[in-house]
Amino acid sequence: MTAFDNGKVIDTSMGFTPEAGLTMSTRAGDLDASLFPYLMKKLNVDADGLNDILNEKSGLLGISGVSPDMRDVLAARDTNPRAQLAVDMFVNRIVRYIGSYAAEMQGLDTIVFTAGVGENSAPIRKLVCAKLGALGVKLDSVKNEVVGKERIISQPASKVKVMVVPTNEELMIAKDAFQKSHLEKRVRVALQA
Ligand SMILES: Nc1ncnc2c1ncn2[C@@H]1O[C@H](COP(=O)(O)OP(=O)(O)O)[C@@H](O)[C@H]1O
Ligand SMILES: CC(=O)OP(=O)(O)O
Ligand SMILES: [Mg+2]
Repeated sequence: MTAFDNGKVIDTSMGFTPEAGLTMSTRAGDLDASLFPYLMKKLNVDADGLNDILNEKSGLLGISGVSPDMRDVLAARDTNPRAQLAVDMFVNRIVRYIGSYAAEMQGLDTIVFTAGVGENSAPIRKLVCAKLGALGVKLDSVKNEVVGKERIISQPASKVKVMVVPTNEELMIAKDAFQKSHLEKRVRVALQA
């Protein structure tokens, strides 16, 4: 999750690696650092083994035991308490980050849902927004049914605007890498020549 103030990034839930912050498909998200030596001893794994568990086998997959895909976890939750727990933990972590960023920025204008789950999962957006009433969030449940299209999904009376904005991470990464590699300049010079 990223906090923006006047178009400038002021905080992000990721850290040294994407393992920090939110619960992901196979990543645990924030953990008590004392868990690392405890797990290494308990599971008899070395640093690489632990890294593999925390990045590849945790998160939605590890908690639910069902799948790393939110669609499968949501479908399983009625009959599988671990799938329900995975959804609850996923939502709880998002709500906690939104709350802390709202405090850090002394207010909140807009919440943007994006990427795989944010763009596509109306049930997750509904569960998150249902916990944000105290911040002045009022979701429009009909508008929330949108999938993968840019749209405002809050009610007009909502103090905080809620939006879905599709992203294209791969294109953004390619553009940034292109710019930073000075290739862009070289291509321009070549075109002028
Ligand atoms: N309709 C949907 N409902 C819920 N989750 C979805 C839906 N479509 C995609 N996803 C989730 O989005 C994930 C992929 O999102 P993405 O942002 O590309 O994730 P990653 O960064 O892990 O590659 C899928 O694994 C799936 O869990
Ligand atoms: C942070 C992130 O989206 O990582 P990945 O695409 O590897 O899951
Ligand atoms: Mg990703």
